[in-house]
Amino acid sequence: MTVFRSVSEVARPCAVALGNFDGVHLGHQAVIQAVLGRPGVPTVLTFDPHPREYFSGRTGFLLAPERERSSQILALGIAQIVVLPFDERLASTEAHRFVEEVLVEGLRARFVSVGWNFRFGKDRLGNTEMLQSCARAYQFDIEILAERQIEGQRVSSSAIRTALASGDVERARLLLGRSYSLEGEIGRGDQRGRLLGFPTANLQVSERKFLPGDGVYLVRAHWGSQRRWGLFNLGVRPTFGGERRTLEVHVLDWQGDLYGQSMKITLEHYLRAEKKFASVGELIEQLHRDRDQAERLIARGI
Ligand SMILES: Cc1cc2nc3c(=O)[nH]c(=O)nc-3n(C[C@H](O)[C@H](O)[C@H](O)COP(=O)(O)O)c2cc1C
Ligand SMILES: Nc1ncnc2c1ncn2[C@@H]1O[C@H](COP(=O)(O)OP(=O)(O)O)[C@@H](O)[C@H]1O
Repeated sequence: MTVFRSVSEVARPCAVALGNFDGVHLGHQAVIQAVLGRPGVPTVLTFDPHPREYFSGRTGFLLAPERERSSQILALGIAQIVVLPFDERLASTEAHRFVEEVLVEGLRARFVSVGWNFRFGKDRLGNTEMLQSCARAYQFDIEILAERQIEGQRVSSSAIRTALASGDVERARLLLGRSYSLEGEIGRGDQRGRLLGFPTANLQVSERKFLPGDGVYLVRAHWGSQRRWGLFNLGVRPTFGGERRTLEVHVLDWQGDLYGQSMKITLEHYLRAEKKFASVGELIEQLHRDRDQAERLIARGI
């Protein structure tokens, strides 16, 4: 077991990266990797739900819901993750008590890394200066990672959301350090795709997950031991008067049954906006053009 819900069973002492780390983008990766090679078990201390979900009651903005975030963190070489339930008790814990009870007594932190703008504790009164004075008092080392910029823009979860909302998957990839991905089980749709000559697997993603802008994307689809190219349509299917947003993947050059499988797709290129066609025939013609364009992009390495 490497993901814990409390500090009671963790391996100690710890070298701790502390933060929300939504998306585990390049800035987060620097904070997390700062613990590697430090004294103590490499550990990430984080929260779920995201404090913003807790306080706003809103959902649907996470770049990586909990399971996805944990696997991205473990892939960086971290030994254990402590995911504290963010609830009323935690929200009302004073910053200095959080340091004492969680970092010092709970994790026996020998080293702590945080990002330059990290805030924590009741009313978000805990900040990096306060952590620095705690480090002196409790004798742990601390590293505060400076703001990361790429091409003059701050690397941040909100900058990534803005890029994805406009279909700019290249910019999102630059800030994330990997392609944006969506994952879920394949469910049943309206059984219409196969009649169009383009069967589509309907991906059911967490309602907490941030969705990029509607449109058609070139993706890599991963399921079981398969890795294939696909066309991904995200939208309401205006040609059929749809209102509910669906996520559909047509796997290129492949046939088989996907119902019930877990699939992950990574967004590689935005092809076009979703359109309302005057007839099903025109939609089918466009689907053929989409496939041709995808094949050209794949052939030239995108
Ligand atoms: C690559 C691709 C592009 C698509 N583009 C559009 C579009 O522009 N407008 C639209 O109304 N539907 C679009 N669709 C959605 C089709 O209408 C949808 O796949 C079809 O209704 C089948 O739905 P089903 O899987 O629920 O049977 C697209 C589907 C794919 C795979
Ligand atoms: N190349 C393919 N890409 C995606 N799904 C495919 C493909 N070939 C066969 N399938 C199967 O067909 C199903 C989709 O057919 P479709 O008529 O669009 O039905 P539904 O509306 O239930 O998604 C997929 O869930 C999968 O099991």
